[in-house]
Amino acid sequence: MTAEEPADRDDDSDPATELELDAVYDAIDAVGRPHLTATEFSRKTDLTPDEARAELERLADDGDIERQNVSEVESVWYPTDIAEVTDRERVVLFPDRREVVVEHPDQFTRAQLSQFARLQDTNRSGGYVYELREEDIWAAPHESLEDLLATMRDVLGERSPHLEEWVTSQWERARKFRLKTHEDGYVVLEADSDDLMGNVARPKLDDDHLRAPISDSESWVNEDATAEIKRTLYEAGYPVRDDRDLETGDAIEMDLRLRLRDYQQDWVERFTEQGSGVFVGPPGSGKTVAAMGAMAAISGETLILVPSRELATQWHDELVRHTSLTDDDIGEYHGGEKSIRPVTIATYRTAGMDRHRKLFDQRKWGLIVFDEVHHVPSPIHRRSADLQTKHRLGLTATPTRESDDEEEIFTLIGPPIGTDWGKLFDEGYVAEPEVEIRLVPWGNETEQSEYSSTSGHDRRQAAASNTGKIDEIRYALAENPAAKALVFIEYLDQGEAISEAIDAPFISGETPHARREKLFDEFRRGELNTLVVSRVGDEGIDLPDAELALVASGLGGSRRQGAQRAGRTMRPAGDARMVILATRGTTEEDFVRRQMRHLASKGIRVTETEAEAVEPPVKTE
Ligand SMILES: Nc1ncnc2c1ncn2[C@@H]1O[C@H](COP(=O)(O)OP(=O)(O)OP(=O)(O)O)[C@@H](O)[C@H]1O
Repeated sequence: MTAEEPADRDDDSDPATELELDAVYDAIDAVGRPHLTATEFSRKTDLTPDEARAELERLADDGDIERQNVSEVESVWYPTDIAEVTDRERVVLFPDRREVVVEHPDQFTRAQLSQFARLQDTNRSGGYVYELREEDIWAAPHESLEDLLATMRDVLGERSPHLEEWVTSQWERARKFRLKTHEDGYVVLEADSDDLMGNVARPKLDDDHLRAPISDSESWVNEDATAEIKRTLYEAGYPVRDDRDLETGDAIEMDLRLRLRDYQQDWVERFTEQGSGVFVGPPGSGKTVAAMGAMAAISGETLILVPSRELATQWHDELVRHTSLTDDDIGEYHGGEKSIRPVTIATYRTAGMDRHRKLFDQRKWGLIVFDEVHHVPSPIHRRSADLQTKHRLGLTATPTRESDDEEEIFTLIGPPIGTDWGKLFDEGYVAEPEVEIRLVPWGNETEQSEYSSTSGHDRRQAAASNTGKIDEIRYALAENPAAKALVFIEYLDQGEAISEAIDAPFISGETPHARREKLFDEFRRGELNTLVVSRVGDEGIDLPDAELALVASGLGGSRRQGAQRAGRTMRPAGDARMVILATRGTTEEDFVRRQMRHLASKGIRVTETEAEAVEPPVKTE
């Protein structure tokens, strides 16, 4: 050993030279400030102060950290990318509990996680707790197990053989049974093994479902019972693949006038391969256009089911705009108009009525599109059982439901296709909304004491209708003077009060249809900048360019309504923002927070602030 070599230690390195930038980050976390001194660094590590200083200097030479001389005595050091210190992402996996806890996840990580795990909770330090359930693996939108495992390893940053084994078994479980068409035309249920057919399928299904065995692992099934067979086996933990030859209906000529984006093309290919499925993507990500691509690929007569009449008209216009179909090819079937053409758009409500059965029987539909698939009401679910022989395509931005209808969607329509939200955001197809929860004080003491003295619905209404929100709305509008803004409300009195206070028209369920359309048109054209909209006015209406959504009350009873409202501001138009007002210290505050957790699980950034409107700002020109 020569004099220049480091002192002898029991390993072959000097810890000071082995220390990586990570140690600095850890020390900084421990110190609790985004910078540290060499003395602090040495205290948090086992380095001497001199070694600590030398290490910091070396890292500074490499450009990883920077020095600032704040006093004569000691410099402070901070990482070049200071943001990483405050928001450093950490992913911790608990394989036995099948849980992942992520501190400060970035949007991409959240989007990746949402493909195979479900957000269960958030903790106070900004951490997100994800859970992996069987259904999440069954429904993962990946094409192969390898793809799914690759995404998981990418997010988790490590391999867990234990977890991967479980994921593999769940993935395989979802591929144990399939329905197929026999060459003689009848439908067959095929199991992966004799054992599964003998011990799972046959005991659970009766003569109405299974006609006769063909072999130990195959049964001839009653075609009218396929939906029920799928549901029964799903509930038993075996989702069934549906690989039957599906009807394509009478042919239609239809070309697309625009080019599908790569991811849309991929969705369409996966759909035509599977024959059924649900496009899952954030609002504005081009699901409607991709569905038109699927229609062109199937080229069969198509029935499109939508939740509202407005949406039917929008579909009609979009089909004429983006495809070679003309008005003569397209029928609308709902409360206002009843014509059945090669492509027909009907509302769920009308289609669900028994007296409108002809809608299903009059033509040979090859494809049924279920728009906003989470809206499918039960009469349609029942009828969907009859539609099992056709291609089925669902569209949704919000696959998660409060109830077990999630299973119905999976079994009656098909498995989800494509949800890499992070990629869509990154590629700029969907602008990330900033969702902000603003906590608003009471407008006056009378309201507050009214809140305290009531209970149940009245209490909820008192918090929702807090007049303190009116000032906050004025403030938010003045903050964004050029933005096209929608103010959402739940209660008519509140809507009227806000409408008067900010001098903007109010659209409610009582507004005649023609006036609604007129106001929405003016808003679209930019002749009107602000609208107050009640829950009824909100459903299914396309308001493409809203840049600011102010939710004064009424996020509705379910998470998907929260997500849909947020969706209104998520158009590719650009900087979109959603501000949710909640009365501070009330149940509304907790409620809103819980609902926004769902959005957060979808990879959307949600922040919380205190109300700004102490004094409404002076509006400048
Ligand atoms: N391939 C494409 N080329 C050009 N424009 C497109 C394409 N796909 C979608 N768009 C445009 O992007 C916007 C949103 O698309 P689309 O309405 O299909 O989204 P969506 O996901 O169905 O939205 P929502 O969930 O709100 O119904 C529309 O203005 C549409 O014309």
